[in-house]
Amino acid sequence: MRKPIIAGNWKMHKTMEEAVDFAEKVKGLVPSNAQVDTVICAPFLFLDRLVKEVSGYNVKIGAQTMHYEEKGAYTGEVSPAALKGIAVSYVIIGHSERREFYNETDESVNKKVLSAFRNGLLPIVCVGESLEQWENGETNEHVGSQVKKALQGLTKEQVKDLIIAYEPIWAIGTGKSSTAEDANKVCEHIRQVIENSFSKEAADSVRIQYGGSVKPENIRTFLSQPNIDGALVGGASLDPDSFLKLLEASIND
Ligand SMILES: O=C(CO)COP(=O)(O)O
Repeated sequence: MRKPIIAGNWKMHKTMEEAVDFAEKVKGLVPSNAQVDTVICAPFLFLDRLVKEVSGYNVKIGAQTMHYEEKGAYTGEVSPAALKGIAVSYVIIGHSERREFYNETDESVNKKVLSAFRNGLLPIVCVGESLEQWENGETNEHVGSQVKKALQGLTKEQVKDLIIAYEPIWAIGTGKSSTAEDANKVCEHIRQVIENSFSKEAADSVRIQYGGSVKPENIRTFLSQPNIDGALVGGASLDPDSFLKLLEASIND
């Protein structure tokens, strides 16, 4: 049985004050760690403060990207060592917005995934197809290729631990989510790709989230699917009440 994992991706939202206010409101009300893994992926600036704020509660903090080198002359970047140094637990890698606006490629995604493990961070690896690919029936081929390339060079044990987020690009921030059945089929395909590339055990253990217009009202339909183990949530993770509702729904599955 895979434990559900609900992660909020705040993207470029909130000020420090708003971030701390959110953490204060939410931390004491999240379900137990035996029931669900809870993650908040916030802008870099808030991470140190948030880690301290939620210490001792069932909330882990994640970054939204990172560089793959441990250090170096990369102006404006943040290293995995710096994230680990402030006790960040997770890092989103290869979000479609990073791929679209910041030239993230399958190659850089792979370097970052390997680097996350070298540095003791758990990657949430994002994959997903465009509307055009979806309409042309190319989803499985595209997503399968992204998964294979992202995970190249990992051990079976590492694959068991990581998180994959399947986010159809056309469903992100549009209010138009994939149907749970369609999303489940793609997640099943992802598991098959992992079984072929690694092992059946890795495919059975890896947790796959769905992302794209997930809301408290629809999250149960996704989580009730056999191959979907959680959600990566943008807009609906910003409000404390809404985030708590997502968590509650995940344990009532
Ligand atoms: O991109 C997403 C999470 O990473 C999804 O965003 P929305 O939940 O706002 O559609």
